[in-house]
Amino acid sequence: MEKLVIRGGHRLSGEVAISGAKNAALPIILGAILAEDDVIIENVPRLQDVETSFELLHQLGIPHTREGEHSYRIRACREHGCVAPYELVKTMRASVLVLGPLLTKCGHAEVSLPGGCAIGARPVDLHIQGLRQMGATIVVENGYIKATTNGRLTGAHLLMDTVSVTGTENLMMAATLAEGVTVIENAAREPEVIDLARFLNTLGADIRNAGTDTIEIHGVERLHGGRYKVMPDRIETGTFLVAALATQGHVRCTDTDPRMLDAVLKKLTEAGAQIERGENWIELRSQGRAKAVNIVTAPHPAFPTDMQAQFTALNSIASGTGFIRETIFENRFMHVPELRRMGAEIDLEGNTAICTGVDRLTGAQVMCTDLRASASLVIAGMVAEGVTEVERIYHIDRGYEEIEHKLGRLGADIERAKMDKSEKDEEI
Ligand SMILES: CC(=O)N[C@H]1[C@@H](OP(=O)(O)OP(=O)(O)OC[C@H]2O[C@@H](n3ccc(=O)[nH]c3=O)[C@H](O)[C@@H]2O)O[C@H](CO)[C@@H](O)[C@@H]1O
Ligand SMILES: C=C(OP(=O)(O)O)C(=O)O
Repeated sequence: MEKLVIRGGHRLSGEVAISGAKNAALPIILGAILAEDDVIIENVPRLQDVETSFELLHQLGIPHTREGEHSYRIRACREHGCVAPYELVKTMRASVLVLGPLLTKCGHAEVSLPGGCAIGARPVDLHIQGLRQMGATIVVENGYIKATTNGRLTGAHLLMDTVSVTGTENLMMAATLAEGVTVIENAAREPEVIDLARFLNTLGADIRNAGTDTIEIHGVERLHGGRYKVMPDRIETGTFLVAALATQGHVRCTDTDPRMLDAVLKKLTEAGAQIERGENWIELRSQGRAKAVNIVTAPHPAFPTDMQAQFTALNSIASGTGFIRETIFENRFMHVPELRRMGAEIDLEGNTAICTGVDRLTGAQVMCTDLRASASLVIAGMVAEGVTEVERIYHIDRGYEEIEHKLGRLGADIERAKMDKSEKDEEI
């Protein structure tokens, strides 16, 4: 077990290169199942979830080789396994994204139900409902989704009750090899959905209007190989920008795309930051202590839930009072008790956190509960007086590439350390 040890009080300053997006890389890697020839994927972030995705492909009998620091060749093949086991799916919810590709390509798939997780129940009923409408027979038994189809799936008109990112992605992938046209209405408009559609179209799929709420997929008979570069990570970008503002610093994020971050940049400006942007960079200059802002999370293009925890940390040390309303996940305030341990004044009322900014936070031992909660604790630790020890950082390693090195190069005093024996014993 490892922890991050942070000595707070340093302003972040300098330039940081943004990695490829986790939430685009995962569906793209798993979507490579659909291809019948080799696929080369570039700008893949070095993350635990990426390792898990490749391990999942490996277990299915689909090998890969690393071609460079961030690029991989997936040796896709016609014949392979179609079971995604619990041991892997339980560690990464995105594993459910093998369901659509396996079913449409092989006519059969068995995928462990991902189960609940810290931020909410996160059911996959919409994925299952959509595949059934496309002609699949699906039973859920022994903890697995067992899906079969008699011949090809057939195109259908799918109306999603709720906007779901991976639901849209799973159904979009299933529809690429279905017979006829599939229309997904009330589809997710997240940039990662567009990136997946672009990737699949590079392999010969015919997906239209991704990025709008009505996606049209014209089924084709097969997908060939190809080469694709994953989009930059907008959430990693946003996290570094919040960290820069919280520490009253001056940071330029390069290798990113400001067009995907409108809602976040708007709130950073409202919080008092001066923002400049270019084609593929964003620079944030703090103008002093941040002002607390009000935030309501909602599907893209509104404010992303994956940036909520970081803004909760920012509001904690800002001037004034701001509320954070979480409308996507029912249990995404696990960082609040930990921030309180550092001196934050946050009241929770249902799905709303009301933050009254304090003059100073103090270092403490805190515990990560999920990926973005971890990021908020790291930000708070960099602002706090004294030493903060962030435990259970396996959560942060799921989604941030070399976070301590990137922050260290910007001037943070942060290091990864092994937990000692007595600390290990306390782990639940
Ligand atoms: C790997 C990946 O891309 N993860 C992202 C994805 O997660 P993920 O795709 O799992 O999140 P969804 O967009 O599906 O979830 C949105 C809401 O829909 C509900 N729901 C979803 C599916 C379903 O079948 N039934 C149902 O009720 C969920 O419980 C949640 O309340 O989008 C989330 C919302 O932007 C982000 O926080 C995650 O980082
Ligand atoms: C919730 C997230 O990821 P996942 O859907 O993989 O759990 C996230 O990236 O913040």
